[in-house]
Amino acid sequence: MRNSKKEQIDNYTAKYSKVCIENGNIGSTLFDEYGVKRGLRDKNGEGVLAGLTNISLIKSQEIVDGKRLPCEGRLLYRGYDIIELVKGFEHSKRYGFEEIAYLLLFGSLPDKGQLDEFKENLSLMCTLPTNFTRDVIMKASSKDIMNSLTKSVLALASYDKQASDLSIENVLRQSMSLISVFPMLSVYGYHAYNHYECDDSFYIHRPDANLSTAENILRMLRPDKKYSELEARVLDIALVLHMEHGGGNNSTFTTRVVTSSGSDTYSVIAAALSSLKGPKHGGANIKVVEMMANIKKNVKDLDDEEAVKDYLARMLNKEVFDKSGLIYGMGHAVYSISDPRATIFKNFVERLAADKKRDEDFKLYSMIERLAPEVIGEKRNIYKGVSANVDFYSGFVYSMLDIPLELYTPIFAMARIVGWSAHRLEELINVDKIIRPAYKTVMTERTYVGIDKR
Ligand SMILES: CC(=O)SCCNC(=O)CCNC(=O)[C@H](O)C(C)(C)COP(=O)(O)OP(=O)(O)OC[C@H]1O[C@@H](n2cnc3c(N)ncnc32)[C@H](O)[C@@H]1OP(=O)(O)O
Ligand SMILES: O=C([O-])CC(=O)C(=O)O
Repeated sequence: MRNSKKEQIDNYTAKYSKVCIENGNIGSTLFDEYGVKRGLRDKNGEGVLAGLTNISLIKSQEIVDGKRLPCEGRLLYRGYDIIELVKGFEHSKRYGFEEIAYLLLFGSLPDKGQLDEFKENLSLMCTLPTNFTRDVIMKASSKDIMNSLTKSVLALASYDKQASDLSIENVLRQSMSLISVFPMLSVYGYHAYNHYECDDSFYIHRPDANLSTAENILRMLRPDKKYSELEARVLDIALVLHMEHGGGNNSTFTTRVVTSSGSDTYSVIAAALSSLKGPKHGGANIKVVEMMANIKKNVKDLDDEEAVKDYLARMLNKEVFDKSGLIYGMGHAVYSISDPRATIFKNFVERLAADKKRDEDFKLYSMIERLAPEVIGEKRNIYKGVSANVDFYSGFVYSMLDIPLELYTPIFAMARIVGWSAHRLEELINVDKIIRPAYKTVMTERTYVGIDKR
């Protein structure tokens, strides 16, 4: 675009953004007056009840002596505590992603035969249409791999003759197929970006049907296809921890909402991806790592707790870093005292950091984890407590696995697609009603005025 054109458009949008804000503003007292729960949540984190689910349970409060009190967070998949599930496959040195995907999709833990059959079918589906990599993934490559992934998912619909068939059998086939190809779509999307935008070599490694999802991600990513067992196991646990989080989280609720309109699997999952990439949701894992780099660059003495605290306070005042006023990786819509996934992660992170000689970084993460809730507590209205969430340590883990920043949120998506699929199936099986909440109208009616009289 010529400079003068760009300037004209910039001036117009600068001027009219002020008009949007002025005319779009709804007095903040009205929300309380009409009892509108912002974010569809009470101040204690309890959500407005929007549905029923049998897929997972998130616990952040308990009743003690008749009083509802915040408690350590718990997460159960299909009735099993996430801590027990991780221990179960970790102790017997199995990869967990496929087993837990079976649990979430079908509602019970698989026996060995069922697991093998499930894995075999996922492998059969781990293939892209002819020339898809060339015709879709490599075209208009972008640093934003979430957008690239969304584009690929929507494009896959044109190769599926039954794209809009909503039978459970067909939706299950589409869901398993997307679970299977998400790593390929994301990693190849990254390679295309790395080649065309960063001038690096381009290579495509095919997944190996005998390997787990975590191993295949690393195999496809690395030029020499090599990875250590520790690396693959840590990534596998990260995937399991990100797979599912109830019906109300932003991307799963999006899945439910779009499913309820009768839309097809590809469109529903594209919408869920668009939600997940937001920095207040799954996109936080990229932001955490950028934020930590920013702190390291700008705080001279990282052993000086007061200086770190002061910088965090400036972040909350929108003076530094991305000026959003957020400390990323902290806080959660539901959890208060702790997010169990952050706690599990921390144990692995400490070991991995020692192994990768990143103890100094680990020290800084631990310090921020301790200081940030204090600083947020001083500057914001805290009703239920703020603590580190799942994404506080995940980006740090991926950086220690030499996974490029651009793939952090797509890795979240490779895991959460399982939860979205389970919720889409649950919505289709149980609810045949379009989701349509109400918005209280606060406008006043006006008399139309012709253009020459305005
Ligand atoms: C996988 C996931 O999606 S996990 C979440 C990942 N997101 C992040 O890490 C981004 C940073 N965190 C946040 O933005 C928020 O904590 C959210 C969006 C996750 C939850 O926000 P809320 O539901 O508003 O949480 P909560 O009700 O506990 O917040 C209480 C107050 O603390 C503020 N707060 C909460 N977390 C943060 C934070 N990390 N940084 C700054 N302020 C925060 C809220 O804005 C709110 O302030 P206000 O009422 O004065 O406006
Ligand atoms: O539940 C939420 O609001 C956010 C989410 O998806 C998660 O924590 O995994």
